[in-house]
Amino acid sequence: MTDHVSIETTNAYVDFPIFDAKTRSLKKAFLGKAGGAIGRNDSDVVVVEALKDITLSLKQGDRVGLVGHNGAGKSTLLRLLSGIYEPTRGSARVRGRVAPVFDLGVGMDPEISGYENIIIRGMFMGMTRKQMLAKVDEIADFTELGEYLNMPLRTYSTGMRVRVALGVVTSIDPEILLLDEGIGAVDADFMKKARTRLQALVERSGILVFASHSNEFLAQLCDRAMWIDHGQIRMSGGIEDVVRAYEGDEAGDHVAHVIQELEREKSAASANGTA
Ligand SMILES: Nc1ncnc2c1ncn2[C@@H]1O[C@H](COP(=O)(O)OP(=O)(O)OP(=O)(O)O)[C@@H](O)[C@H]1O
Repeated sequence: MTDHVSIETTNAYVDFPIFDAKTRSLKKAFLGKAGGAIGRNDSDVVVVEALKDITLSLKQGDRVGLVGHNGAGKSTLLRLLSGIYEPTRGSARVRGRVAPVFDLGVGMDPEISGYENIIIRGMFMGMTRKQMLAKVDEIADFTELGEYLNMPLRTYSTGMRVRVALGVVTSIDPEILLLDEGIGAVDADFMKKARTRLQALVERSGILVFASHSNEFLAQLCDRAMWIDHGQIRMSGGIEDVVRAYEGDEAGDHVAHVIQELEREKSAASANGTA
């Protein structure tokens, strides 16, 4: 069971020390629109304050979308929640098997075949070789890459690689799914198919945290949102409210419309007995 799954952070900070920064131009800390604040730590080293004072608590069933400007700290937060980054100060405690889905290319080897990469990538995400062997045919079907799967990965286009990675990612059973949207490289037809699979993956997982610039995608996969601004949680709440505050009424109305449509589809599906 997944009842033990949880994420807690308390006053967590993540700083990146930049030892080769041009210090003369950095006398004063500044806050542009994009990016975390630049300051200095106790040893007078220039640091990017990517996350500041993050306190959050997530439990089984939570589906949280992260919104915010470029460099606001969304990816850093996902890495903190996955245990890839330790907090510089404060604490982060994660209970459950984490599947980080950030860089779809990580864990792939260009010199081995698509088939072999499917196995390796799955093992990288915490599956056993045996579990992956049982899934490989179904994943191969999903990618629609046919004979190419016997060829080394270096012969694939970017979109073809993304197909392999998405096939693997959507076949696993994670307790905590941390998803960074970086999956724009596939064609529209394939994306439609991938979204359906991603939705099923999200339904199987215990906790989802999803960073995305697509409000439609957020509304589809999440039921609440956090606005990350200059490394801090500026607002947390329903997706419509958070998007409205972050992007304005037009975007808020659009999200409301998308949610309504999704609910209509869901109730139509259950009336037909297909849900
Ligand atoms: N490895 C690193 N070294 C130094 N600074 C970093 C590093 N990674 C991120 N940062 C800085 O931390 C801040 C937060 O970056 P992050 O990638 O988390 O933002 P983001 O919200 O995911 O942005 P985007 O929407 O553009 O992907 C930025 O100011 C960025 O410059």
